[in-house]
Parts: sequence; C-alpha cells; structure tokens
Amino acid sequence: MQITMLGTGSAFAKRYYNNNALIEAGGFRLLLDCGITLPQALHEAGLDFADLDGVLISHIHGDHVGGLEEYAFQMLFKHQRRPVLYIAESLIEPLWEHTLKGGLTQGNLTKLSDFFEVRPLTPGVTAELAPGIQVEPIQTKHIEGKISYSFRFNRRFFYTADMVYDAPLLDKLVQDGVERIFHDCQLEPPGVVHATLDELLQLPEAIQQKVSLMHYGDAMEQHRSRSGPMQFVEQRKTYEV
Ligand SMILES: O=c1ccn([C@@H]2O[C@@H]3COP(=O)(O)O[C@H]3[C@H]2O)c(=O)[nH]1
Ligand SMILES: [Zn+2]
Ligand SMILES: [Zn+2]
Repeated sequence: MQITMLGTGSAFAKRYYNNNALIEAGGFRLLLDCGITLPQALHEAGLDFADLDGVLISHIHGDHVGGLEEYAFQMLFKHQRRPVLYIAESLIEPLWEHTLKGGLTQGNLTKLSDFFEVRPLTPGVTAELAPGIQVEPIQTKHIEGKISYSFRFNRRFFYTADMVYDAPLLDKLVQDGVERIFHDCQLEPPGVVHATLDELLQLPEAIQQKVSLMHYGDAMEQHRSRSGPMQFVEQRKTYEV
C-alpha cells in the first residue's frame, strides 16, 4: 500500500495544503480526508475527482471535510454518479446536518445519501475497502465533544486524525504490530488540540523511529533540525507503508 500526501499543512498553513492523503493499492485510489484546499491540491497532482474510488473521513473540521461539497457537485454534474464515502457511523449525521446540508440541498436532493454512496464504518472493527486496503477506525482524543477517528491500515500503519499527545495509545499500537506512524504535529506549544513536537520528542526512541510528522505549520523548515529520528512527511512524495 502506498500513501501520497496531497497536503501536509495544518489548518492555518499557507505554504502547505491541508493534511489530506491519497492511499493506493492494486489500482484502488482512496482519498483520506477532503479539506478546503483538496480540489486545488488534487488538480496539481494531475488528478480529477473522477479518478478516485472513494473518500475516508476522519472528523469534521474544514481542513478535513471542506472540499466535500465540490467533490459531490463535480461527481453529480460532471460525472453523473455518487462518490463512495467511508465514514464512522457517529459522523454521518453531523457531517450532513452541520457541514454539508446548507450547500448541497436542492430540489428533491435532501440527504447525504443523495450525494454519496455512504459506507458506514464501525470503530474498532477492521473493514476491507479494497484488496490490500484494510482499515480500522480508532477513536482518538482531539477536542472535547468532537468525535475524531485515527486509522490503522493493514494492522501495521497508523495514521492519526488530529489528536492530542497519547503515548500509551502509541505504545499499545506498536506492541500490537504497528510498524509506521504518520502523526499530526504542532510545531510550537501549547498543543491543546494536537500533539506538539516537544511532546512527541518524549516518546521512547524505538517509537520515534517509526513516527513521521505531518499536519505542520508554515515554519516546518525551522524545526527540521530538532525532530530527532522523526522525519517530516513531504507533500506529494509517495511512501510505501
Ligand atoms: O479549541 C480549539 C479548537 C480549534 N483550534 C484551532 O482550529 C483548528 C481547526 O482545525 P485543526 O483541528 O486542524 O486545528 C485546529 C486548531 O488550529 C484551536 O486552536 N483550539
Ligand atoms: Zn486538521
Ligand atoms: Zn481537527
């Protein structure tokens, strides 16, 4: 399985696009989150929405779902079909009621399933999205009252949604066979809703070796020299995971 970050930036970054990814295996293309900047980032990667086989959503913040309206409209009006939407059950109602309903509703198109082929996922349960892409949503801590899911792919690759520092979870996942972690990273404290670089530097060395940093701010270059064994994920570079 391969992952290419279409963007690696934080919600407010201007030098990097939103932290959204393209996951590929056996010709299947899965978009992981679809933020405000995704339509432009996808275009610059030489792709069109019609080239995607579906989208997986982590949580409801603009840098993760703000591009879904365009995705739905382009697929409906240009390609006459509904994209596949993989989403944890608990996010279905809030995604429609609190984010998409206002822009998408028209005529007799009044619900999420009018625009997307919704495939609900159950937290803690592994689903096979395509040959070579198994995903388990794991609810992780981000903001009080806001449900957010990170993802374990193929039992060995952990991709964080936005999450606060949670060393016991990372330790448990590594004990359980995770070999590589892509982790969101706030460069300067206080973290509050994201793990900071300083916090991640407190992880045991053996775990840091597995961690790559994403969802970073515009000052990333100034922090390269203090990230220990952890590497910053590069936008548009493809990684085998
Ligand atoms: O209690 C809060 C809620 C939000 N925020 C900011 O808004 C951003 C929303 O997207 P994000 O989750 O990628 O990052 C968040 C933070 O940058 C914050 O600093 N404190
Ligand atoms: Zn975010
Ligand atoms: Zn967030």
